[in-house]
Amino acid sequence: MVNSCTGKMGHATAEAVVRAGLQLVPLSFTGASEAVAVGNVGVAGIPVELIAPEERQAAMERVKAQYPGLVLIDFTLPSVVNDNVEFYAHNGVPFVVGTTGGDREKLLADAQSAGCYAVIAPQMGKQVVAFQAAMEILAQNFPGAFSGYKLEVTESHQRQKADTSGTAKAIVSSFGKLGTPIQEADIEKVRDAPTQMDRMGVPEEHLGGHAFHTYRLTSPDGDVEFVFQHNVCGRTIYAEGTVDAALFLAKKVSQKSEKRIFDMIDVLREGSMR
Ligand SMILES: NC(=O)C1=CN([C@@H]2O[C@H](COP(=O)(O)OP(=O)(O)OC[C@H]3O[C@@H](n4cnc5c(N)ncnc54)[C@H](OP(=O)(O)O)[C@@H]3O)[C@@H](O)[C@H]2O)C=CC1
Ligand SMILES: O=C(O)C1=N[C@H](C(=O)O)C[C@H](O)C1
Repeated sequence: MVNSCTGKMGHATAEAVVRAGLQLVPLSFTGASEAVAVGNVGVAGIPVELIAPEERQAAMERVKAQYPGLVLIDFTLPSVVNDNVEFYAHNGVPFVVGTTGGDREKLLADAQSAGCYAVIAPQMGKQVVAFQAAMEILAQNFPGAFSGYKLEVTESHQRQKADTSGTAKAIVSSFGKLGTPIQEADIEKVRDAPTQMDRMGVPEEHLGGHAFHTYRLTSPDGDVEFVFQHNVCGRTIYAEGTVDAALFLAKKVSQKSEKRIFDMIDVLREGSMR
């Protein structure tokens, strides 16, 4: 079940669920505005009923009864992700959260204290997850290797993205261990089209859906520079990775795994990404 199929990521993920030959639950929680305005949304020809927040408990009971192998997927908004996770946890359902932002500590604590199975990660794209893992391995093995260097981070996303990239925040945390700590506020957020096209090289057709990240490390004397970059156009890479996460989680539930909370590095490590 994908919440919310009205959003850009939710819709792309629901399509990937269908492409993978899985059963898409034809219901989707959404924000009040969409549910009032539209009764359903089409996903690969399947009409998916939109459920407003005040209807979601009744709908959840229906879904739990009808779909025993249920895995929920959340791509909503930073402003509602904590409330959604509390709700999933309260209902004891396994869930994948790709939504960024919100209070991450609380989100994790709520999932943990309810004993839920969950995959929670700001980045679902296999190769970007591998890069994220590589930076963390570097940090664990060579702490302080870049001490004294200056770190500059720039991320560009579609204009509507309100929060700072969750991926950039995760990778900045590894850079901190490598000796170049910076704050979230130091991450440059680019959201305007001229800068995105002229400076970042975002193709015009992807202004509405892209994620370009650059991490630049410069030595104190300016003689040495490292630049790491991952530039993604569109949403397929995340949608496919999310399906991998849902399948991984279903397996963990059926195995009655003792470990219940996972991130995408766990999914990648187990060889569960196609
Ligand atoms: N982990 C990853 O790999 C990736 C994560 N993301 C993250 O996913 C999130 C969504 O991004 P995107 O799809 O671009 O955003 P959109 O704005 O396109 O979609 C957000 C959706 O959430 C819906 N919504 C709002 N309130 C609720 C609610 N209470 N319950 C259920 N649904 C609700 C909105 O519906 P309405 O219009 O009615 O308000 C809207 O359809 C962001 O946090 C983004 O950073 C994005 C890409 C990859
Ligand atoms: O909102 C997006 O689009 C994305 N959000 C995630 C993030 O904040 O890191 C992943 C990717 O950057 C796309």
